[in-house]
Amino acid sequence: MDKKVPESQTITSFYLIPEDRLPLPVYMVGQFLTFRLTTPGRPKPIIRTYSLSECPCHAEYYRITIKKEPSHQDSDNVSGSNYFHDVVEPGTRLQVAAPRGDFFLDPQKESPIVLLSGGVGLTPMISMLNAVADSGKKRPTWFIHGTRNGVHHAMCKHMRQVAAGNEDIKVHIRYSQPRPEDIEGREYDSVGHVDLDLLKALLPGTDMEFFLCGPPPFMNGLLKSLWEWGVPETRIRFELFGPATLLQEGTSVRRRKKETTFEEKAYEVKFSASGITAKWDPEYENLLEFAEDQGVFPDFSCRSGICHTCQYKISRGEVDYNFEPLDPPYPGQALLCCSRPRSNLVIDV
Ligand SMILES: NC(=O)C1=CN([C@@H]2O[C@H](COP(=O)(O)OP(=O)(O)OC[C@H]3O[C@@H](n4cnc5c(N)ncnc54)[C@H](OP(=O)(O)O)[C@@H]3O)[C@@H](O)[C@H]2O)C=CC1
Repeated sequence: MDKKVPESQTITSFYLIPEDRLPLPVYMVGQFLTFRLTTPGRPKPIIRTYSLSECPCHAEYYRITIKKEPSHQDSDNVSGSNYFHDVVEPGTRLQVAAPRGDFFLDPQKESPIVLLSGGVGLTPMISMLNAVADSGKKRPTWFIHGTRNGVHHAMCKHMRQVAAGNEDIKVHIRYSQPRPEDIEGREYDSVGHVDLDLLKALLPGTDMEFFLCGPPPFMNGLLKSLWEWGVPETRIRFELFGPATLLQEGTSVRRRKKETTFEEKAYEVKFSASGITAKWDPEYENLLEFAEDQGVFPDFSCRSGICHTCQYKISRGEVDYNFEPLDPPYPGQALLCCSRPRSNLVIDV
């Protein structure tokens, strides 16, 4: 780690440079890094993912931006954030895998986009905002950010500067609980939650691509609103990072495969512990999404082949992987979030 830069009272950016000084792998804006953290007092390393918060125009470093969470000794969910804030200092060596993730945008396109972020969910959105600004394209862009107040608001000046320097980029900041010292028109533009009424007031219509990242209530509220407003699922992209809280019914935007790349049969998939058997439908992206639609709810977290939360025993049959998991599963087990059947299957879930 090269340097630490506070972005608000609760959020800090960490700049990472490669120890060997060789060029860093390039990334798509919106992708994340995966860290293997060895924390004091824990026998096993913990795996954490953080979105890259800068655009790839700065090829010499990676930047991630993390909120310091309240300390709960018994919760794995917060130890990664506390580790970065309390233990990581300039010079600390970190183990990190190359950028990955399928939440990204192409900054070379010119079609209109809306970047919606809540709280620390701003990290991939800032990366996207910077890339659009850096591209020199005249791309209609709305960056709409909801946060509590000036205590939590990271990169306020930066957001304003980007908007001031590009007439095609509009920035709107909404505070849910402004303090007396937060000035409307300077730190924030309106009060409340980012909601459908705000989107209708700011946007010329729905004919644009929407990118979302925020805490679960923010995501649930806005995914439902966009759906009610008639935005097609194909134009909504969202990132769910951290230990996933299941999105509410009716807000889940499934990423279906349009075409299969290899011949797949209607294999029979038996979820043995649930007593449910169903014919595999090759339209599904992976076994996790298929299971959920059959009423089987395996544990999951990252949904990206990283955390191994959705690793289950395969009693019979074989799977293929859509992409290589970060670490292979144990023999006889499979990661449901990134695999598909290669034969009839019996899964112990
Ligand atoms: N995509 C993901 O999976 C993400 C997960 N997270 C997780 O969520 C946790 C909280 O993130 P944090 O940055 O602290 O967020 P905050 O709790 O500070 O919330 C951010 C903003 O969203 C507002 N908000 C709350 N409910 C809604 C809603 N229904 N619709 C619109 N806006 C709403 C909050 O308002 P109010 O003041 O009323 O609470 C606040 O202004 C993090 O600890 C992180 O683990 C965070 C970002 C992304």
